[in-house]
Amino acid sequence: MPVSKPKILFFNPVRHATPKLEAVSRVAQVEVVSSRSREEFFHDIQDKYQDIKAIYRTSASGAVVGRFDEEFISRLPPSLRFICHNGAGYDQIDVDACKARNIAVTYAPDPVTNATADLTIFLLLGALRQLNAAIFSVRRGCFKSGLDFGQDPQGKTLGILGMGRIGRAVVRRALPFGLKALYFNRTQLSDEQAEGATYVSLDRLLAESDIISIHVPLSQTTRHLIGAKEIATMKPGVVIVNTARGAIVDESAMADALDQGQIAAVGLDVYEREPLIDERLLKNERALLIPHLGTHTTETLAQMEELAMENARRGVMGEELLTIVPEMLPKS
Ligand SMILES: O=CC(=O)O
Repeated sequence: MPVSKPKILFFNPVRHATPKLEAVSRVAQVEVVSSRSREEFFHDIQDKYQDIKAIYRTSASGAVVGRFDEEFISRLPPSLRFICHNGAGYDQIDVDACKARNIAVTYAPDPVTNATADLTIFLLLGALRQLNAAIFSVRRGCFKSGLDFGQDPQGKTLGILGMGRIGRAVVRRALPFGLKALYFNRTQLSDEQAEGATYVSLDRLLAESDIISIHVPLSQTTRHLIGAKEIATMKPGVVIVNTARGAIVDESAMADALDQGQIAAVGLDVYEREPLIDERLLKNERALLIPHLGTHTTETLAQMEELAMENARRGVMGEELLTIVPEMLPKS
């Protein structure tokens, strides 16, 4: 009897790395989730998906089934051994619940770095130059009449909150614009890794930065790391850029401070309750807002898809996983 191929369940279709999908399909049985709700998925998992070995998911998977929380993980079949996330931020997955069920979780950190850092610089310069108001003005037929003046980056202090791959890539891009960089991170980095940025306490970073750019992952510890109290300690006229996760900042407190002028401008790619955005941010022309586009390029998405699929392929073939999430790595 022919041995059946191991099953990989795709929560989202692969749109870019199709040659890789074809290669994976040769060694695994590949199926895309058709359930349209969490309840329907819980039903389908007992029936048509009952023997899946790996899940491939993206940040869009939550739109149908919600978070991969403890309840969700507990409903997955015993055959399930791998959850392969296509993205750097895996806050939608309860890693502890996966650990308890002996399910390995992988993520895709490296492919997202350049695209996210590029977009951070776009938002940083755009917010400094008040480009949102300018874009609206030109379309309203007012050209530049009545527009506020922007600010130059030269000589300003950029505070990087979180110096992982993306934070460091932002520093590399920011220094040629004449910005001075400070950073706060759980641990101080070597000079080489710090890329020319100076390590400071969180309090100092908040008090001394003209621009604050957020690059920490979302976790219990970082949720609302920046709230009204922290904003009050920032320089009046500070600019905030966020391409990490919306919930790291208390969005309502940020909207208040923007309306009151304590914050001069924000450049945001991420929001606390995506796709919802605080009304006050939507109305404020000093808010340069884009819809979670950090990695939204053909090349980057293809690389993310490839890495997530390669992890799934390796998992089901019994090979070593490439990028297991740090919490699951053996402690050194
Ligand atoms: O938001 C994008 C990612 O986490 O990769």
